[in-house]
Amino acid sequence: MTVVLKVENLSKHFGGLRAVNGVTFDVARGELKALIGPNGAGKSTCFNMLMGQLKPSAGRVSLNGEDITGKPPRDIWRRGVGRTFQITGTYQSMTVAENVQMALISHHRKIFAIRPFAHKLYRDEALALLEIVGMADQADRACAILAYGDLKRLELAIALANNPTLLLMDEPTAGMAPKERERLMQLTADIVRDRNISVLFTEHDMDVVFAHAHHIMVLNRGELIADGTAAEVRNNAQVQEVYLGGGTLYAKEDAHA
Ligand SMILES: Nc1ncnc2c1ncn2[C@@H]1O[C@H](COP(=O)(O)OP(=O)(O)OP(=O)(O)O)[C@@H](O)[C@H]1O
Repeated sequence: MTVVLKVENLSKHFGGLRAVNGVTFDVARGELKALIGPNGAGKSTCFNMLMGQLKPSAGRVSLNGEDITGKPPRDIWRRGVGRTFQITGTYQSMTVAENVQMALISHHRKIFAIRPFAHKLYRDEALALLEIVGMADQADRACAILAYGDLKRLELAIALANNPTLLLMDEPTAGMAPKERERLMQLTADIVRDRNISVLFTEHDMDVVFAHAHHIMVLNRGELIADGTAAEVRNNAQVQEVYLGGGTLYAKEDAHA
């Protein structure tokens, strides 16, 4: 197992509040790992530290063996960490392909070069990425008229334009209908497998988590209380207590038990 992301004793305190408290975990190459927990558990704070938006109070984050703790977001992004957000950040006035081309231009550091010709740059590469997410047939549509599920798939293509080794996805299926959720997560799982990248995602929909995550971590009040397979997490007494006051976390069979 090759460790891509190593998190050691990571903490973030806001005054007296321990939003994230001594969290330690790994993400391996080719792993699709979920970070779950009740509202306010510390998931976004954790993500924000991994991506450089927040400086940790203590602890260390390493990417492929290199210490990236407290580095600015751009440096972390340059090292191959991508992120998708709960709210999509596409340019509405551009077409689907142009949005991906802009991301490719930025990845190849040509952002200030020959701007008038930008619409021609990396068009084929953009179409190849859109093919992966099933959006090639919508390449020339304006983003403003896309359905929400299509926007999320476009966002995935934009994140892939940076050729990430690790992708952080913050509630990727929020606001989607169940069928669309399943489609997006299956697509994500296929990308993880085909490109051998790692994905760490937060998610409130337990169907999505238990059906697709290889491993699941549970945060509660800033502390990691479980890190294991779906079966291990489901049978963890502390997790059951947190989620359902002692009931069963998830009854259906899952894909990775
Ligand atoms: N900038 C901040 N200043 C003070 N407190 C904060 C700040 N950001 C987050 N918190 C607090 O830290 C705790 C963890 O919040 P966080 O947003 O990380 O949780 P979460 O697990 O992502 O929740 P949700 O599932 O609702 O998005 C909460 O009590 C929150 O109020």
